[in-house]
Amino acid sequence: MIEIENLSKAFTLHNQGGATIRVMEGANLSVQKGECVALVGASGAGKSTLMRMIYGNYLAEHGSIRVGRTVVTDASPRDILTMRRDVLGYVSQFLRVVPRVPTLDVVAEPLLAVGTPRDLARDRAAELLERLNIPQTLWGLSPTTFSGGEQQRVNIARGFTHDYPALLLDEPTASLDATNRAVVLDLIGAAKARGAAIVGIFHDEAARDQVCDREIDVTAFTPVRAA
Ligand SMILES: Nc1ncnc2c1ncn2[C@@H]1O[C@H](COP(=O)(O)OP(=O)(O)OP(=O)(O)O)[C@@H](O)[C@H]1O
Repeated sequence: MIEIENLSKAFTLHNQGGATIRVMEGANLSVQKGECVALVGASGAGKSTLMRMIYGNYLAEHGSIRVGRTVVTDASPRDILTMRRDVLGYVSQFLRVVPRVPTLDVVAEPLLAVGTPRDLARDRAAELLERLNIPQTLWGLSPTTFSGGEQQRVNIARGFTHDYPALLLDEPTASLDATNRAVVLDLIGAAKARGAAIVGIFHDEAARDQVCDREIDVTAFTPVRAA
């Protein structure tokens, strides 16, 4: 479902004399349907960079990334948006929303985007918010003023409303209490069971062991730096 071949990446810092930082070379990764792969490796090894490249946020220097039928490394911006709507969900660590949109609509939005009738989308959103213990009194409010943990749970609910065939998860259990952490691990397990291909960063080792089938150490793709 997700195929990465011989991927490399360098950042050019235009505002710092055009310095170039090589962060990845010869990265390969294949994630099948129903499989969860954890990206591991030291801080700065390139885990987030790889996730952002899969999502089409960062351009590749060489190599290819395919998600379903989309060749991300060759896709037009329009094709990337279609992929993000239909195929690839991304639960980032931080919630970014349009101000003043009520939480229930924030969570229902990915389903509305794929043509789900409003009532059904809102029912599914409500079900997830309830499972993630967001009090019903908050559903009509914008999540911008919510606590860090509440915002993270809204983000997770939003990432799991539509049954994306593939998912990127960036620290999905980071600031959660034990009860909500267990709910999130159940959601991940259920997504795998319905065939989602998942790539995640989990500093929570126990969570990683519970839901991930294997680990990929991205340090193996870090270019050897000249001394
Ligand atoms: N937008 C950017 N511009 C320049 N350099 C960047 C950019 N994003 C990441 N880097 C560099 O790429 C390298 C990899 O960073 P990345 O955030 O992918 O690491 P990570 O493995 O996710 O680290 P952590 O576990 O600390 O989050 C770092 O050296 C970082 O400085």
